[in-house]
Amino acid sequence: MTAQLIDGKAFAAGLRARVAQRTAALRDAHGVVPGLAVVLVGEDPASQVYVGSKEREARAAGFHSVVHRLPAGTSEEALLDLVATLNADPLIHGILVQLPLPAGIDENRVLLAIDPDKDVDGFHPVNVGRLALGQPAPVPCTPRGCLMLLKETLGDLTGREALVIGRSAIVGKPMALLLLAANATVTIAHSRTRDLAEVCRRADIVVVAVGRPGFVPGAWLKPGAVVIDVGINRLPPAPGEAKGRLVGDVDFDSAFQVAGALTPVPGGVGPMTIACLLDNTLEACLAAKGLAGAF
Ligand SMILES: NC(=O)C1=CN([C@@H]2O[C@H](COP(=O)(O)OP(=O)(O)OC[C@H]3O[C@@H](n4cnc5c(N)ncnc54)[C@H](OP(=O)(O)O)[C@@H]3O)[C@@H](O)[C@H]2O)C=CC1
Ligand SMILES: Nc1nc(=O)c2c([nH]1)NC[C@@H]1CN(c3ccc(C(=O)N[C@@H](CCC(=O)O)C(=O)O)cc3)C=[N+]21
Repeated sequence: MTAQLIDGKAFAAGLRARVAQRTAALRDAHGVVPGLAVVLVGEDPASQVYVGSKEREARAAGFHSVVHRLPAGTSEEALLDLVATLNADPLIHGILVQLPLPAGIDENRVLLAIDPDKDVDGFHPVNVGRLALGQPAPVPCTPRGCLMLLKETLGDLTGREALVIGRSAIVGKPMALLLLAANATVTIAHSRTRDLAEVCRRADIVVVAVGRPGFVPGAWLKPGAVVIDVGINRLPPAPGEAKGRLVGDVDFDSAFQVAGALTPVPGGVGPMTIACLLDNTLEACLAAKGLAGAF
């Protein structure tokens, strides 16, 4: 038996279609259009790709979408000024500052400057705190997308042994909090974890966010485990290729033989991240207009 493929691309398309429908209903009833501003500092080629697809999909959902591309040498003050302008802009309901920022810009200071009500990434410390306390908050897009795929695949997660590999503020930590809130029994592994293969063997659910191509082999997995591969790694181009292939943090071929279900890369978590960003932006817009729950 090989693994079921978890089709994040199809699930994300459905989520985007629902956002587009709700957006059209909101516009028709109230003349309100959700506005998303994405800020990209520097020319990181991978970030350019994500920003391009965010803008395209926001427009396709019927949003007002603006991208601010700033040169790599932009000062922290100039970036903070732009954030302040976006905070004050009544047509903008969601602000996303693409990470990582160039060296020399204090990421924490920038995240702290974003109005928590417009923080559609869920990275502002106030929203991180709300998530940790179990209070309503915008949930970081990537872990939120992973949780949706897990619930779609497994239904109720109560009592399941879940392992999150990686403890970053944008993926690993919020992922663990969401799994905990869903009543899973959660382990967080990182670069200092001893005998990761042994820890992995116990898990019914494995979410991998490490940033190393093919890091988790099938041999580490419990047979039947549900595996969510967050990694986005570009391999060096093979001879004759213009650019290298995208691969995840899971060794797909060996994991496919052992796992019960598995997300592919591309076409797994990545599209869910963008769909959740649109949903978070629509929710932020509804909340700003006092219409939460109405659409
Ligand atoms: N699909 C999507 O939408 C998204 C994909 N990504 C991708 O997900 C991956 C992870 O991203 P991100 O969380 O930002 O990465 P970070 O580099 O911030 O974090 C990586 C984590 O992996 C851990 N780690 C590194 N080496 C090992 C090891 N040998 N054994 C166990 N743990 C290890 C680190 O541990 P320690 O803390 O001890 O250093 C750290 O906690 C990347 O490939 C990124 O491109 C990211 C965001 C969105
Ligand atoms: N403030 C901030 N918020 C983020 O959410 C954020 C960020 N910074 N910095 C970078 C990471 C990475 N990220 C991805 C989004 C979509 C895909 C995606 O759509 N991937 C496609 C393939 C895309 C391709 O072909 O290159 C897929 O996996 O199928 C991937 C990665 C969001 N991030």
